[in-house]
Amino acid sequence: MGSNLADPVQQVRRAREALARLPDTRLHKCSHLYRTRPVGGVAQPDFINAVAGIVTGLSPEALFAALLEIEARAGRCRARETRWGPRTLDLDLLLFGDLALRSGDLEIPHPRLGERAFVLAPLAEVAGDWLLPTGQSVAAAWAQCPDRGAVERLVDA
Ligand SMILES: Nc1ncnc2c1ncn2[C@@H]1O[C@H](COP(=O)(O)OP(=O)(O)OP(=O)(O)O)[C@@H](O)[C@H]1O
Ligand SMILES: Nc1nc2c(c(=O)[nH]1)N=C(CO)CN2
Repeated sequence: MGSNLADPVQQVRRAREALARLPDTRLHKCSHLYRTRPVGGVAQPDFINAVAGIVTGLSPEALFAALLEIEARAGRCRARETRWGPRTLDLDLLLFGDLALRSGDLEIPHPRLGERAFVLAPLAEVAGDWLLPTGQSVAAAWAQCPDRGAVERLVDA
């Protein structure tokens, strides 16, 4: 989950609640919230990022459609956006068990998952043992991440 517009902490908290309300789905484990420096070369406010681990009976496609719906309800308008620009709410589907999938507009694991401190820090809390395509665990990738200074864990969020 990521947000850097319109009260980002609240956006992420509300997104977490929306995930918990999805049909046939429960929250398993949530990371802390992190304040993170923007990645991608666009001048914009810091982001709030977090990762939620869920248990769901939904298919990957149905879950992805539900994520897009939650983004839209948060006021996100994809048509007005620039790549790697500011977002009211961005919900990426990082992992789905051990599934590897590439179909149309959905790729799992998320292709840029292992490169990003703003993903690795919260993901290490939820799925530290998960092995990246490189064979390295998420926890190890986070421990060796050159951008550790770009993310700050918020204490009570
Ligand atoms: N696992 C995934 N989770 C989220 N989006 C995905 C995934 N796989 C493919 N996509 C596609 O990526 C496209 C860009 O999504 P989005 O606008 O959220 O990207 P972004 O946040 O700017 O950049 P990034 O994809 O690098 O996080 C979407 O059209 C979406 O269909
Ligand atoms: N730190 C951080 N940077 C970003 C993020 C994000 O969630 N966190 N999302 C982006 C949208 O593509 C672009 N840059």
